[in-house]
Amino acid sequence: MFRNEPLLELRRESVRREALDALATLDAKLPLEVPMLIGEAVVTGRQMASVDPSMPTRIVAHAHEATEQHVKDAIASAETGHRAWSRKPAAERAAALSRAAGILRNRRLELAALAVREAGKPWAEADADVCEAIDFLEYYAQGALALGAGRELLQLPGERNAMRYVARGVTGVIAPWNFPLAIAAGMVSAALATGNAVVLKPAEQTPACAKAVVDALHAGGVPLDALHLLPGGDEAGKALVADPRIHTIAFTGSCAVGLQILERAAKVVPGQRHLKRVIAEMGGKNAVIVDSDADLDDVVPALLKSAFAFAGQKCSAASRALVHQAIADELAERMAGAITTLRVGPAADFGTDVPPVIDVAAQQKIQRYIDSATPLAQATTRDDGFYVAPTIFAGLPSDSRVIQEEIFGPVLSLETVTSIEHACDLVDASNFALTGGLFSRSPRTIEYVSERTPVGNLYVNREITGAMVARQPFGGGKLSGTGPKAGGPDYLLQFVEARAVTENTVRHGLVV
Ligand SMILES: NC(=O)c1ccc[n+]([C@@H]2O[C@H](COP(=O)([O-])OP(=O)(O)OC[C@H]3O[C@@H](n4cnc5c(N)ncnc54)[C@H](O)[C@@H]3O)[C@@H](O)[C@H]2O)c1
Ligand SMILES: N[C@@H](CCC=O)C(=O)O
Repeated sequence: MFRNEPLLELRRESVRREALDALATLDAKLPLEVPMLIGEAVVTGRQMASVDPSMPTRIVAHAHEATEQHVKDAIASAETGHRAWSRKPAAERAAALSRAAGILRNRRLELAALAVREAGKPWAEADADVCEAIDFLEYYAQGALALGAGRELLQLPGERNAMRYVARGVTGVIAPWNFPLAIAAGMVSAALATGNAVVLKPAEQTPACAKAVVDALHAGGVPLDALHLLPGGDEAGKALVADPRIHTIAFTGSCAVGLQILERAAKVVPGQRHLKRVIAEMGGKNAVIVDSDADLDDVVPALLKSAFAFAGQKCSAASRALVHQAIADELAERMAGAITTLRVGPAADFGTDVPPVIDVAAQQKIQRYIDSATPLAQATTRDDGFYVAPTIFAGLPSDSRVIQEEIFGPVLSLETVTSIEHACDLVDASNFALTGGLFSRSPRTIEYVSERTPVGNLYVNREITGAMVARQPFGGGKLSGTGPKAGGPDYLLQFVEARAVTENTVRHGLVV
């Protein structure tokens, strides 16, 4: 039976010591070198550096950047690899994924340290990233076994019906930097579990984390020609999407890029004899509705965590609070006080509440949003990394860019609503439908909001981030994505073709 990987108890002194030892061991090896993996390690003259957002002078890795030709080479190798990998029994593929999960488990502090350095994730977030990567590997391994056995169909006398699921073909995986281990591991392992060969293009900010995942899968028994790694940016991403030999594209990232991919992948080019399937998990603009009867002692910490943990760099993060007018002033006052207690600091410090954002481009973009209006309150920030001051706005017009666009930083807007219906109308008006929250003690309100809100993941009386594999299948609708629900029972269906085989079992008038 599937169980989530338990998180580390980071309050214990001994665990902290081990974590810092792992970080020191990693630091002694920096900068790492990340080659392309196309059946073998391939290096080029073109390199990209990933840096520590908490100390940008620290280079974490030099990655060898893929050109269009490398993308072509990797897909050619994957086509060969696909033939053998797709024919392996589901149990053999599942065993390889499970062994890879074991490798990640054995290396979990080392991997968490890498996410601390390369993605600027505080320890608890980095550890959760490793655990989620392990969960995806184990969960999809088990799911692929079940899928390999087919599904129940109606059987009538004289007819035998079977439903089989077969791998689609080479899968291009394009991953973001914010869950550099888990999301890459999730998309890659789902494709592999169902028999597809994979070409992974990780985010340019976190190639070393991606390589750690790929190394574990290779060491677990995934053949080199069934899984390829192509560090690179949008040039490699575009080439991967456009190639006629790609059957499935699993993308997680921004809405703007996801829409481009959906459009490009829809074009059938000469020589292409299949339709590409795009799995796109994109951004959010997530609102927490706070009813007049909500317990503000619960609301304040949950909002702080949902909006400011990992500097708001989660697609699930809260960026709007829609607060009933009866308690709007009181909540604004409490949030304005609470935000000043947040400690902005380096990801590796155990006391850090809000780390830096990923890079200078993100820092500048978020700052432009902050500068566009007058904050209600801000936390103190610092300037020795890519830091942004956690910021709360209140009373902005609901059509303002701060309210409508995904900022992907530590920014929360409080909006006053006259009723729960009004709050739901505002949620409906958003282009996004990823996560949402509700604080209420009224069963009728909980039922009403659950029924009315279009989001993919609604959380009641708790924080709105941290979906767990197998417990909160994750992903949304509208412009937040195609809704495959990562970590849920239906996700693997995206990576297979379904075939129904019907046999007539009547011979000479007799049922055989
Ligand atoms: N819905 C989800 O599950 C989920 C999870 C994590 C992140 N996100 C979203 O991801 C975004 C943050 O991640 P990001 O900054 O890495 O996103 P991004 O869209 O900038 O990049 C994602 C990936 O796409 C690649 N890419 C960029 N341009 C491309 C193109 N034209 N063609 C093909 N590939 C291209 C990038 O190199 C990267 O690997 C946020 O919008 C966040 O909400 C969504
Ligand atoms: N699955 C993660 C969010 C992934 C996007 O960034 C969560 O539920 O917090």
